[in-house]
Amino acid sequence: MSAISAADLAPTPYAWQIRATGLKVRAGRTRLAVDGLDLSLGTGVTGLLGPNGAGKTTLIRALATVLRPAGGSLELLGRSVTDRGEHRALRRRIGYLPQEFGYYKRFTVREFVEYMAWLKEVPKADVPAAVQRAVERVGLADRADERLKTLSGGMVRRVGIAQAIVNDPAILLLDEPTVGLDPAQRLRLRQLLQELGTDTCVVVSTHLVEDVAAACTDVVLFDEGRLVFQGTPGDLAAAGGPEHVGDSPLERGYSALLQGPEQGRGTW
Ligand SMILES: Nc1ncnc2c1ncn2[C@@H]1O[C@H](COP(=O)(O)OP(=O)(O)OP(=O)(O)O)[C@@H](O)[C@H]1O
Repeated sequence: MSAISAADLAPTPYAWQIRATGLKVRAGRTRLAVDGLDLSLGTGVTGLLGPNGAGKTTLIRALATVLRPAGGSLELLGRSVTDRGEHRALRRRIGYLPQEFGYYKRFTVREFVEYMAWLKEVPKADVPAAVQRAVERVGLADRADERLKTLSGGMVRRVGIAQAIVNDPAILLLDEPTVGLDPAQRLRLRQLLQELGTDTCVVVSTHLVEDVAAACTDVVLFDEGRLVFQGTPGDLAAAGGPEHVGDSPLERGYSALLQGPEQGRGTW
C-alpha cells in the first residue's frame, strides 16, 4: 500500500483542470484556428470531434503549452499559461501525444520512454518503475528492449501513448491516438482511456465517432475554431434524427449539429 501524503489529502485548488475563456490561438502567422473558445474540462475523457481543419490540433497544441494563446485566457491546473514561468512546472504534469510525434529510431522502446520521463523531470529513482508501468499499459512489455525502427506503425503509436502517460499526468492530451491501430488495439486503447479517465483529465481528438461512444464521458464538437456543442455522448446522439447523414445515432447527431439535414451527403 502506498503512503498518503499531505498533498494527496489537500483539496484541489482549482475547479477545472482546463479552463479556457475567449481563447484565441493562431496556426501559422495569421490564421486564428481557435477563435474565442469558452471551455471547462475536468476529470474524465473528453472526445474532441470536428471536421478536417476545425482547429482540433491547434487547440491541443495550446493545451500542451506548445502554442501561446493569441488572446483570451487559458488556465491549466489552476495556473495561467500566459505566464511563461509556469510552463516548466505545468509540463511535468501534462502528457501529450502529438499527431505526428518525433522519435529516435535507434532508441529502444524503454530508452525512448525513459528519455521522455527524464524530460518530464520524473524523479530519477522512480523512472525505471514508471517506464515499466507505462510500457505494460500499452501492451509492449515484451518489445521493450527492441529498437523503434523495428516496430510497426501501430506499435510506434503505442510507444507514443506510453511516453505520454509515463509521468502520471493530471492532464493527458492525445491527438488522434487510434490512427494506425488495428481493431483489437483500438479496443484496448479505449479501455485504457476509460481507466485513465477515472482520475485524469483526458482530451482525445479523433475522427472516429465510435471512439467517442466507447471511451468518452464528454464530447466537444468543434468547427471553424469555435465550440459547436459540449455534452455527453448521449446528448450528441439525441441531437440527430433519421433525416441526418450517418450510420449510427452519434454520427447523425454529429451531422445534425454541423450541417443540418441532407447537407454533406455524398460530398467532401
Ligand atoms: N502552420 C500553419 N499555417 C497556416 N495555417 C495553418 C497552419 N496549421 C494549420 N493551419 C490551418 O489552421 C486550421 C486548423 O488546423 P488544425 O490542424 O488545427 O485542424 P484539425 O481540426 O486538427 O484538422 P484535421 O482533422 O485535419 O487534423 C486549418 O484551416 C489549417 O489549414
